[in-house]
Amino acid sequence: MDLANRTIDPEEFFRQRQEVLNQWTTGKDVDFEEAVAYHKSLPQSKVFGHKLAEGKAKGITFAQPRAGVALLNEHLELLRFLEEEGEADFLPTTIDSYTRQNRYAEAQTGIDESRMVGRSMLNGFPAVNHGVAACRRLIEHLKVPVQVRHGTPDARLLAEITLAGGFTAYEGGGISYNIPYAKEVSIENTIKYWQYVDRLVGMYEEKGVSINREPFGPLTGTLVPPSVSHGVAVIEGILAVAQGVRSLTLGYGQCGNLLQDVAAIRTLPLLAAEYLNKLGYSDFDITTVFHQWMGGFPQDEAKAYGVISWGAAAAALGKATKVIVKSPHEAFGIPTKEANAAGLRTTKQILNMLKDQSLPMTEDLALEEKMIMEETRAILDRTLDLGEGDIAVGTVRAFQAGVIDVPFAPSRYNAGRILPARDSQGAVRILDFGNLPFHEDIKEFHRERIALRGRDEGRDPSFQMVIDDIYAIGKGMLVGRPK
Ligand SMILES: CCC[C@H]1O[C@@H](n2cnc3c(N)ncnc32)[C@H](O)[C@@H]1O
Repeated sequence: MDLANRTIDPEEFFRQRQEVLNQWTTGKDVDFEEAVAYHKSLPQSKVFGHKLAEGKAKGITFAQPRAGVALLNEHLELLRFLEEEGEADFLPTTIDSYTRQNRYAEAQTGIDESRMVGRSMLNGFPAVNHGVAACRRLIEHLKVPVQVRHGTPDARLLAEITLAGGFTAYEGGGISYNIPYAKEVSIENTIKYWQYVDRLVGMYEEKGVSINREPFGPLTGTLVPPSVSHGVAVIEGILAVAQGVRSLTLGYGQCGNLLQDVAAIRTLPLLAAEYLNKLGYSDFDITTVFHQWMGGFPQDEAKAYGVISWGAAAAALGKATKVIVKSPHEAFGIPTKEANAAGLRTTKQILNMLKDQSLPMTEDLALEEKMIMEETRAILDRTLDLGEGDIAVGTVRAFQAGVIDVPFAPSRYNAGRILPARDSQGAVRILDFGNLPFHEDIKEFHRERIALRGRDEGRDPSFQMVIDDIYAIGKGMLVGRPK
């Protein structure tokens, strides 16, 4: 395995770069030095990492939607609406599925069809096809910083074009945009693709240009135990900082039990700093992002606003730097701009009402934090052992061994042996541990709480609980109680 967690050799990087920039015609418009100068012409107010650092210092939780449509003018109109009517603190550009699969010819067809029929025929903005100048038009006509949000295993060309185009933040990672998004792409390959992306960001940073990087925290977004998503987030953070990334936002997808979610948001930056320092890194700034519930949503819009509000409340009480906002159309698909803006305003109302409040440290909260710290350390330590100290090699081997195992992931590189289920308070526990490297007393903690739920419900813990939990929120509950 010629994989290693070390800065990519410049010769290798530039060899790859020639290949990457030739993957689509718009690659020829990328000129790194010119792009650096363009970034330096942007006001600080448009620099994502700068605003995040300010928010972290003030203890503010910012709100950011997802949004993307096929054509440039309509996408700009959408983002301006979310900025004005939605009061978005940060803006996205959600990229379409063809681009995510490097299928630029089909993205082009989608653009042509959208022009013909007068509405978006793509589920996002095809930034590679639109190119550098089009990206810059977006950045120049928006007030707040803009981030590229997608789900791309090989995101090298998309990074080259959007970063040259003035975007100052880029989501994703070699694990988090593989395991939940691909079936057949090896983890070794996607870690290498994302080492390229992070090296490119490192090159911008070395020129004094801040580009924020945000691994995709929620993974499959369905009952992912905090220690599993934290393990992946910390690993991607280490891989990014190793290539020169400095502005790092680590994420977590809401599970639904308040104490567990607050504990998750509070422990994530601590674990990241602990392992980054342990591995000898010091030049980084960590912020956090909390994703409102990523699983099935109620169709009823009033209930959907309830789920959105609960996610906003957990983000505020956990003091996350940023919360990613859902809309009341979540159960149906891509929201209208009005619904997207409404989800934002609901979130902002909760954030404003809770910004001067905090959750007291209680025994239960401390226990949740302790469990997440111990479990995540167990995963990370075993991963480092498997890699004989190299976190990249260790990650590939950890997935092979099921030491890192993400529930409900499509990737054939994921063992898929663990089974999560909620306990009676709705916290996500583990029913089947697969090969997670947890010692007995951690396993006992999970078994006990699931057994208590079984007693409350008069049924033995089983896979049925998992199924009931997957549908619960869509049916207006949190815990999937039997009929
Ligand atoms: C992590 C991806 C799933 C979430 O991402 C939203 N999503 C996807 N594509 C778009 C888009 N083009 N505009 C607004 N939201 C979008 C989905 O609704 C879901 O919540």
